[in-house]
This record gives sequence, structure tokens and C-alpha cells, in this order.
Amino acid sequence: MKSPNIPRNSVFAVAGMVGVGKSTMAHAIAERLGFQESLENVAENPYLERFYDDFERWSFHLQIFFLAERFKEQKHIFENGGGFVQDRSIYEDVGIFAKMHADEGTMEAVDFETYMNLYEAMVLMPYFPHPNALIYLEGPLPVILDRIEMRGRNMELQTPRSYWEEMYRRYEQWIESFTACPVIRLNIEEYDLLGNEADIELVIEKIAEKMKKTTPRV
Ligand SMILES: Nc1ncnc2c1ncn2[C@@H]1O[C@H](COP(=O)(O)OP(=O)(O)O)[C@@H](O)[C@H]1O
Ligand SMILES: Nc1ncnc2c1ncn2[C@H]1C[C@H](O)[C@@H](COP(=O)(O)O)O1
Repeated sequence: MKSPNIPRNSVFAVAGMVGVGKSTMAHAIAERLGFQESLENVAENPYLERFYDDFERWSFHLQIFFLAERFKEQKHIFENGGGFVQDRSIYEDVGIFAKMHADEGTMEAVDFETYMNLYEAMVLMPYFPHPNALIYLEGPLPVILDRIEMRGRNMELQTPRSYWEEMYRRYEQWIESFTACPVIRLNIEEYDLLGNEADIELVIEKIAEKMKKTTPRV
């Protein structure tokens, strides 16, 4: 197996729609590169089920919880000198989730403003270097919905299809104007990490290529 030309202190964030395959991808990249994984811990999230049960009541609590978690994670990555693959980025919390709930009226305007103030104060901290690349997973909505179904989290299965359709639409727009760091777009129909483990090499090649273009020579 060839050793990819990817700096050991790099940080990658895997982004994309719920169910698209981020955790699976983050795990495979981290394993292949010998990096640490920084995973979203759904089971230990005290608000997630309550949130899916009642968006209006819990959306602010959930966003604050995620913000605190991502901030701790960021500090951990910073203190360890990089070499991490993150499962989901902080940019999606604000650009997709918080904004969607504010626009849809399931987060109060005043709560969204408080959240944004906190978010902006946090991302201006030195603990918040941007990732070296955002690995964005995309694919057809029906395939993603099948994956959500196959994974079988009850709270997600009970959520109306219109919620996922709206999120999907927002992701498509959001990625077009995302500029915080270089983006590597991967179509989930062009590789199959579960069916063919060797496909991770295609992904690693794309990352190495992007790093070659974006890492300044010294
Ligand atoms: N390449 C793939 N082909 C088929 N199913 C996949 C693939 N990648 C992930 N899955 C499955 O899709 C579901 C969602 O994947 P997951 O990695 O948890 O997504 P996310 O972290 O984006 O929510 C899981 O059941 C996972 O096993
Ligand atoms: N910031 C968020 N707001 C609302 N819901 C969120 C946020 N971040 C993640 N989620 C939800 C979506 C899924 O149900 C789980 C885990 O996400 P996944 O894309 O499956 O890793 O948390």
C-alpha cells in the first residue's frame, strides 16, 4: 500500500446530509491514514430524542449542546497537534441545522441570535483553525433515505420525509457557497467502502491531490 503524501498533522472534516455515510467514511479515512477519529456520539446526546419529538421545545438546547461538543473536540484536536478526521463540521450546525430551524420557525429568532453570537465568538478563537479540507459527501436523496432507513434510528424514521427533503435542498445550496476551507466533493455512487474496502484508496488519492494543490511549499 502506497504511503500518501498527506501531512500527519492534517485535519479533515467529513460533511453531508444525515445518513449519507459520514461516520463510515470518517472511520475508513482515519484507519487508512493512522489518524484519530472524532465522532458524533448520538447515543450520549441528552437532547437528540427530545428534539426529534418536539423541535420547538428543544432546538435551542440541542444547538447549544452541539456547539459545546464541537468546541471541546476542536480544543482536543488543537492540543494534540492535528492528525484527526472529524465526523461532521461545525459549519453545518450553523449553516444547515440552526438556520433551517430558525427559518422554519422551530427555533425562536431571539434564540437563533443568541446562538449566532456564541458561534461567532467561538469560531474567532485560536482553537478554531479551519480543517485542511472539507470532504463533502453527496448523492441522490432516495439512496440517502434508504440508508437512514437501513440504519434504523427510530427518531429519524418517525421524522416526515419533508424534513429530509428540505435539509437536502439546503445542503445542495450551502456547499456551492462554502469557502471556509478547500472542499473535496465525493459522489457516494462512485465508491463503495462497505462492499469494496479497496475503494478507500480512491478517496485517499483525491485527498492527496487536493492537499498537493492547497498546501504551500516551504
Ligand atoms: N457505501 C455505502 N454503501 C451502503 N451503505 C452504506 C455505505 N456507507 C454507509 N452506509 C450505511 O448507511 C447508513 C448511514 O451511514 P453513516 O456512516 O452512519 O452516515 P452518517 O454518519 O452520514 O449519518 C449506515 O447504515 C451505513 O452502514
Ligand atoms: N446541529 C444539529 N442540529 C440538529 N440535529 C443535528 C445536528 N447535528 C446532528 N444532528 C442530528 C442529525 C442526526 O439525527 C444525528 C446524527 O447525525 P449524522 O448525520 O447521522 O451523523 O444528529
